[in-house]
Amino acid sequence: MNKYKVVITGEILPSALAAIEEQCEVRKWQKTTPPRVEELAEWLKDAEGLFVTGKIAVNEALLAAAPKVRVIAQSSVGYDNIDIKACTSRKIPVGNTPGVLVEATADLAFGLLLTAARRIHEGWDWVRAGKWQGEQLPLGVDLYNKTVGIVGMGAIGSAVARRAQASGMKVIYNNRHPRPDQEQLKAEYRTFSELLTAADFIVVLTPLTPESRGMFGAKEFAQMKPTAYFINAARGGVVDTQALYKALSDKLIAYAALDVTDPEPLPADHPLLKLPNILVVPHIGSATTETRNRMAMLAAENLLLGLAGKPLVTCVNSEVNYR
Ligand SMILES: NC(=O)C1=CN([C@@H]2O[C@H](COP(=O)(O)OP(=O)(O)OC[C@H]3O[C@@H](n4cnc5c(N)ncnc54)[C@H](OP(=O)(O)O)[C@@H]3O)[C@@H](O)[C@H]2O)C=CC1
Ligand SMILES: O=CC(=O)O
Repeated sequence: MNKYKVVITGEILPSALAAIEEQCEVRKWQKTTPPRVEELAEWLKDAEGLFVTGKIAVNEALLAAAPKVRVIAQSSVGYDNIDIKACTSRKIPVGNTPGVLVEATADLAFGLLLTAARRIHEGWDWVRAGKWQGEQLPLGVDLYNKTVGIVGMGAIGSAVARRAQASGMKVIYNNRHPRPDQEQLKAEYRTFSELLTAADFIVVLTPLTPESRGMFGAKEFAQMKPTAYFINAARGGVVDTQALYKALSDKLIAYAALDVTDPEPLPADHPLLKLPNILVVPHIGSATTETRNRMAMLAAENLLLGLAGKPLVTCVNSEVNYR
């Protein structure tokens, strides 16, 4: 049997790689830094399928170098790194991994909120520094009876809402449109501006789009309560990093907890990391063994279906999900 030619440009779990290798001849980028198009040009020339991660830009230049590609599979739900219009115009279906990472990412987003509010990470640093006896760790704040404002009340946002409600919090949210099931969610819709002024905790879970890019800037931080906690588990690009730095250093808001940053990764000497009122983790929203396995297997399934000319299980550009 002739094997499909596939290029893999990022990390992939062994289980998914094995499933792909049964049917495909695989060329895998081994370096930890993402490749440039020129570096891959020779491989892309013959590739029929592409398995990518969010770290690589799938743009006109890359697609032009890969004229035989007929499916792109990515092991993440967000696909802001991919020029979907360019893929659609070439009739290339793009697979992502919605659903399977919802609970893990919600755990991490709510975990950031709780850790920041209760200073858990600072307490651990304190203990390790031998300060337990002597100095007083700054007090945290309650979650109970506080209001959490979720910007991007989709699959993950709703899962965060459930966790917040279990902690006795009131939930308000903003989407571009109110949800028809908001009564069931026990969450009240607010305009973006109303949410910014009313929330004690703001959790961001929107996709990164031209509309949401930079939606949290100086004006938005100025509208928040000086006691507000800002949690971003969406994409770094929804926030103006300079404005966040200023809001935290000028104490316009109390605290930030970030799973995602712009730039990403943040250089170790970045000014944001020198602030006392911030917690940053390295984009680990979906990083559990079970979840990453489900994501990798779904992405592998999408890749193999696309290569066989069948519709993908989860496809971003459904208008070309046929053959
Ligand atoms: N940190 C991590 O590791 C992870 C991060 N993510 C990020 O989380 C995002 C959300 O994932 P998921 O919940 O599965 O996606 P969903 O599509 O289920 O939810 C996204 C929500 O955002 C809302 N939304 C879209 N644009 C805007 C906007 N401009 N302003 C306000 N709300 C908006 C949508 O509602 P409406 O259309 O009505 O506006 C929708 O309810 C992903 O796109 C990804 O970027 C996801 C997984 C892991
Ligand atoms: O950031 C992760 C994703 O799945 O999107």
